[in-house]
Amino acid sequence: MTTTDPGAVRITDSTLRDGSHAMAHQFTEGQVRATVHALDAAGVQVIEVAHGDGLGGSTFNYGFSRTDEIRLIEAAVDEATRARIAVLLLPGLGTVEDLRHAHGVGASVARIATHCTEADVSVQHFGAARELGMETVGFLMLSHRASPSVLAKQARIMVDAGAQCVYVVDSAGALVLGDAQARIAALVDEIGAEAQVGFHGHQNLSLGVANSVLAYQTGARQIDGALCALGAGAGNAPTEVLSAVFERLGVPTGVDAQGVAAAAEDVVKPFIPRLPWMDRAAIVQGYAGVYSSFLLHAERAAERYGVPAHEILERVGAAGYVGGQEDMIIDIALELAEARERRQG
Ligand SMILES: CC[C@H](O)CC(=O)C(=O)O
Ligand SMILES: [Mn+2]
Repeated sequence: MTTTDPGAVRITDSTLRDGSHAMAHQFTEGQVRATVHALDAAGVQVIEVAHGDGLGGSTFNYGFSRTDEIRLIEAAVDEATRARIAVLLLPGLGTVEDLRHAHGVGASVARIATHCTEADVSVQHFGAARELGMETVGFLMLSHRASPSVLAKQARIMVDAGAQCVYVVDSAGALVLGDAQARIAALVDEIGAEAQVGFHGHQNLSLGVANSVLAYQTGARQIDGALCALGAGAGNAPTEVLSAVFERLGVPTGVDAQGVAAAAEDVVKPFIPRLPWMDRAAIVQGYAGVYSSFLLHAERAAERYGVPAHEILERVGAAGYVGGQEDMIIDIALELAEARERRQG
């Protein structure tokens, strides 16, 4: 694949970042090295590595990392021969200093993520990333919560600040086919002359791959996946499935689909404690538009207070919580537990 091919799609693999949610942020250096080695050998061009909530995410609220993310990024850079290592940063959680630190150990793609209506908080981070000479990608999270035209205006803010690609991020796996397509179309229309458009799908309603294909057909040229779907909620669009599907469609990706399938089966599957799946709680996330990364938080609260995780997530959806409000999941679980006690007298 040549990068100048206008029909080519670039797959970014997020196993080692979005997958961090599903692993409760417990990645080891060995797992990171083995995964990067396999993805790099298969020709995946960009591999994202960080705490699930991005640089600086290792905290009480989001969950502590087993291994310092800078060490993991450094290991990934060391292991990659061709692939570029990307990091995610949520302004307010991660700082420009964190970005400099990641760049210092070799990360070369900065993905700056904001809530879908708050792109303005990313402006200085794009500026800093460009000054560092990093490739820049904007992430509009919970994209189902903004109309296509609102989302396009937010993408414009990111591009004006220095983003070279802006993603429609279906954080809740809530976009159903045409919903994803309309948002991609609006972004292509608004920023397509200056920047690329990307799509990041989750599997809560089992549409991550279908939405990714539609996104490509509507003009997106960067698509995210994760090996074995390892990601928050029911996981991400599986990189191995995306690779196979794009190959069947004759869309150049530059990756060896068999190599990616082997990376999933032989490297990642053996270390995953629990494969992401569309269970009741995850389906509720897609249906009610709940941040996928809330799944494990809701499950822990469910276990602790004896209330069903899917009921907690329904309430979270109704309340419209966004990333950063993880601690409020506990309040909801407590309310449900108290209501149950009142009912039982
Ligand atoms: C907390 C960051 C989040 O996991 C980013 C992402 O992958 C998404 O919103 O889907
Ligand atoms: Mn995600």
